[in-house]
Amino acid sequence: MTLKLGMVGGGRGAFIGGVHRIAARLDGHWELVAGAFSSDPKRAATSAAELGIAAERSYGSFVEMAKAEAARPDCIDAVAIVTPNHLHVPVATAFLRAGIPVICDKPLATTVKDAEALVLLVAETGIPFILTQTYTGYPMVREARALVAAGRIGHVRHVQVEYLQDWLAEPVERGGQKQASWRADPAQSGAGGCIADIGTHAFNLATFVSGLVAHALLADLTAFVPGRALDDNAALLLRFQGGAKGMIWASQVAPGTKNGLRLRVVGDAGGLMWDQEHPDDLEFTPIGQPTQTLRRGGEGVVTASRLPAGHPEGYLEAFATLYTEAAGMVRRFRERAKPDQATMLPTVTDGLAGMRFISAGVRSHEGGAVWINL
Ligand SMILES: NC(=O)C1=CN([C@@H]2O[C@H](COP(=O)(O)OP(=O)(O)OC[C@H]3O[C@@H](n4cnc5c(N)ncnc54)[C@H](OP(=O)(O)O)[C@@H]3O)[C@@H](O)[C@H]2O)C=CC1
Ligand SMILES: O=C1CO[C@H](CO)[C@@H](O)[C@@H]1O
Repeated sequence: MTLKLGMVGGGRGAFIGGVHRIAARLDGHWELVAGAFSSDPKRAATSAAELGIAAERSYGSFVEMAKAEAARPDCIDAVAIVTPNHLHVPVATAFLRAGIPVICDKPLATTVKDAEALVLLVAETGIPFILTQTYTGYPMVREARALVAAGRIGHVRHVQVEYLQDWLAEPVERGGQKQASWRADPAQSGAGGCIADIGTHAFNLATFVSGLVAHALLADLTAFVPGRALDDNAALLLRFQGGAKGMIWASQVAPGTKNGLRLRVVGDAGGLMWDQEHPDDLEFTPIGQPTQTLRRGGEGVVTASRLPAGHPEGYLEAFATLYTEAAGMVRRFRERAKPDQATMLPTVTDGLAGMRFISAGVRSHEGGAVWINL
């Protein structure tokens, strides 16, 4: 049975809402049937009509939508939240209180306090909550995680993540660019700019692949574009439990880069390198041996994927994997079955870890780039 999806945000002119819709459809588990697609009820209705949503399930606000959907016999099975950051917690809270599972984009919140309250609410209600940390859905990211867990690179010594973009290299927010406008506004973005927008992906990837827990960080944040209220470049050092070290460089002012997310994990027996713009390949170098390029779907690779090797997969498929696994989680919830303990889906607690990362980064920077315990 297809599950019914609702969406908050993601209307006309939005970036990621459309990606969520494609990803949700890809494996046939979800059908979009309801939405509150804009802060403006008129724009919301126009977007709903364009998306083929029945007029009675096009809502002028998320509050109205949560209430009305919960009262329907054919209530949505989950809501996808694809609004600016400051709305994630209020929207998630409204739907969780209405008994509806949540698929929320990152970062989880704008403050640690709000994120903690949401973690409590998810625990109290027992309702599924999935955080779309997209990069955890890539097969070769999961392969890297499996190799580290199997000890193939030995004891991890260092984790390095570079996440570089150039779209904020100029003050485009002042020209009203939709995506930049709210990202440069602390009231909508939170206390972090680049560290929140893409730094949280880098941090999530570092911990997801290495399996390590970070216990302290030191951050040097910069707003290179004059007059910008939030950082657009973040340099961080990390210390992990067990002695491993880490570094993150996240920047949105790096000309020549688009979505340049690159990960290196080195251990005392070998190293790994993965690059988001070439996602089908994972470089694996056991010490003293030539580098092997492991290919998605290819020889020796254990992580499942959709297509045979050489038939490229990418961002949409990674996103779709999260939606497909979310469908499994929601179905088990509906059938009152035990949750799948082996799931790799990022949850509300990963979201809280991301918020603690942002908050510690901002405090470290404000204190003069000092070490802060996480
Ligand atoms: N996982 C990933 O890889 C990615 C995650 N993201 C995250 O997704 C979120 C959205 O980012 P992005 O798509 O770039 O942002 P956009 O600005 O492109 O889209 C935001 C959408 O939210 C709508 N919106 C704003 N307020 C409300 C409201 N009160 N009720 C309903 N809808 C509302 C906007 O409509 P209107 O303006 O008409 O009000 C717009 O449609 C962010 O949290 C971002 O961090 C983004 C990109 C990739
Ligand atoms: O993964 C991502 C790609 O870039 C976007 C814009 O900076 C981010 O918001 C997003 O999370």
